[in-house]
Order: sequence, then structure tokens, then C-alpha cells
Amino acid sequence: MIEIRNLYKRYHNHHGSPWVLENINLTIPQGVSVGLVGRNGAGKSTLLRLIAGMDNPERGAIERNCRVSWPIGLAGGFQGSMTGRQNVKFVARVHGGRYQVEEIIQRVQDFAEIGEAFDEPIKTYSSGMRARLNFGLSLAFDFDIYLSDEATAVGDRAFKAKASKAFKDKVGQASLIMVSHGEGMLKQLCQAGIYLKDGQAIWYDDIKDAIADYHAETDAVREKQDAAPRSGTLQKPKTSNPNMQKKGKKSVEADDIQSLENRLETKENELTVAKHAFEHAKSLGLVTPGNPSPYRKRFRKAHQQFHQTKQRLQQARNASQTGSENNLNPHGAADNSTD
Ligand SMILES: Nc1ncnc2c1ncn2[C@@H]1O[C@H](COP(=O)(O)OP(=O)(O)OP(=O)(O)O)[C@@H](O)[C@H]1O
Repeated sequence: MIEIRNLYKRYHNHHGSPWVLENINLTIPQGVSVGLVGRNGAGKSTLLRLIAGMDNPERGAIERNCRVSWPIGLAGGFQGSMTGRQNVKFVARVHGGRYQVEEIIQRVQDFAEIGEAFDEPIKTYSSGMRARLNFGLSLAFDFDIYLSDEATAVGDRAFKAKASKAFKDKVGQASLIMVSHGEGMLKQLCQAGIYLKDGQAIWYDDIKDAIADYHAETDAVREKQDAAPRSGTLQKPKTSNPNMQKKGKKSVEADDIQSLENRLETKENELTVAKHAFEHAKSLGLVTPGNPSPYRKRFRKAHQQFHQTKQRLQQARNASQTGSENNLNPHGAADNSTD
């Protein structure tokens, strides 16, 4: 069982320190596999890292009364200059105890199927090869709970099938806490769900309900986005919005919102790539505290651009909303018939 009590987490970025997780309270029972859902940036990976004990909360506590794996997925904490074999040997020794080091190495080598690269330095690996090794390594130990961060999304078709089979084979002996954008996979492997939204975690006994509520949120956002250009179109008439004029601002056109939405999507993709590259570089030892690194710089820049675009889009939507309300109700009387 995992007990999460009054958990708070935030990162100190140049644009502020908003809470990523705010007062999370959860009890995750043993033997129940849980799917973690939420929008990009909702804090899913952050929560997994905290559960694994790889990061510390700002406040609150996590009690683990069982053996919990590290998050299996793209990023791995391997030492880049050491070979795959040496890394596995190192972890097998650290875990020590009843495990036979040579047996573990063999199991990982068999699962990862990376051929001769097993004896090459990790820094020469592709992200898929690192994911295979990371996956194989975590499966070689008997954990009660495996943490999976998009672990079944990496690799080619054959590896994906092998990865999901490996999790299915664990049913009965262990459970999963799993982040995946593949809903089919979540429904197949998990019973319960946690939906992360606005820093809060909502528990669902049935993963399908968690996914349904997550869909409701994304659908509502999409509907709002679809509605925004329509209200922008309403204010297209030659007469501009008088309130806007007073503030000296240009009225917002539907095209502006659409192009900002497109830009936000691009910036989000760039941020995801930069984040993975940064984490990858960190695990290879290429990023050290206080050391200027192009990976960190790129991640920060992508982060900044994403948030700036998001802010601009929000402003554009607000302006569009105000504009259309004023156009529909030119005398400025409150119109409560919508929203
Ligand atoms: N090391 C870090 N430094 C600064 N900010 C971070 C760091 N890691 C995550 N964040 C920020 O914390 C928030 C939550 O990130 P997290 O990766 O946990 O979200 P997620 O739900 O897993 O997102 P995704 O679905 O895109 O993988 C985001 O705003 C992200 O930019």
C-alpha cells in the first residue's frame, strides 16, 4: 500500500513557482493497478518520481509499505560512460541481497535484446535501446508495485507487445501505477484510476470513469476553443468594439486565435522533445548543477515559449469573448444567458 498525505510539489522556474501538485491525499491499495491520466503538464511524471522516491516533495509525505520500482520509461538513471552490462551489474549489486548478479545480468540481456550494444557505453544508445534496458532491469527484480511512465509506448511493435505482455504476466504477483496516453493499454492493465487536474488528484475505483472524466475535460476545452473563433467572427463587422478602442487595443480576430492555437501545439511538442532530451542528457551525466548546458538552455527556452504562447492565447480568447459579448449586447448590460 502507498499512502500519500498532504503532498505539495512545485518547481522554481524563471516564470514563477506554481504548484504542480497541491495537497494530494491518496491511498493506493496493494494489488490494484492504477492508471494515471491528465493533460500534458498535469504532473503525472512528477507524481511517479515522488512515489519512487527519486524526488522530494515541498511538503507532505509518502509512505511505502511495499517494494516500489523506479519509473520505467524513457528516462533512465544510467551512467553514460559505462556499458549496459556494467550498469546492470552496478544496480544488481546495489539491490544485492537474494539476487544473483550474473542471473540478473542474463535476464536483462535476454529481455532487452540489444545485441552487442549491451557491451557498449550507454551514451551510444538510442532512446529506444535505453528504454529496453531500463525495462528489462526493472523486471529482473521482484517489486510489489511497478511504476511505468509511457514504458509501453517506446520501441518498435515487437518490443511494445513484449512490454505489455511482461506487465500482464506480473498480474497476481505485483501491481502497476501507470502513465500512458494509450487508453486501450490503461483499460487492459489497470482497474483503478487517478485523474490529475489543476494540481489535484481524484481517485476512481474504475479506470473507465477516470478516462471518461478526463475526456469530458478535454472535450470541454476543445469546445471552448471551437467557440472562440465563432465569437471572434461575430465582431468582424467594420465597427470595432468600443471598449477595446478605449483601452487602445486591436479587436481580436478568429484567425489570431486559430494561429495562436496552432503555435501553442507546436510549442507543446517542442517542449516535450526538449524535456526528454534534457532528462536523457541528465541521466548521461551531461548536465551537472551549475554547469551551463545547451540541453538545460533549450528546455528552459521551450518552457518559456510554451507559457508565453499559452498566456497570449488566453488573453486573445478573453479579448474575443469581451468583444463578442459587447457586440451582442451593445448597451453593455450584463448578459447572463450564456456561460
Ligand atoms: N525538472 C523540472 N524543472 C522545472 N519544471 C519542471 C520539471 N519537471 C517538470 N516540470 C514542470 O512541471 C509540470 C508537470 O510536469 P510533468 O512532466 O510531471 O507533467 P506530465 O503530466 O507528466 O506531462 P506529459 O503528459 O507532457 O508528460 C510541467 O509544467 C513541467 O513543465
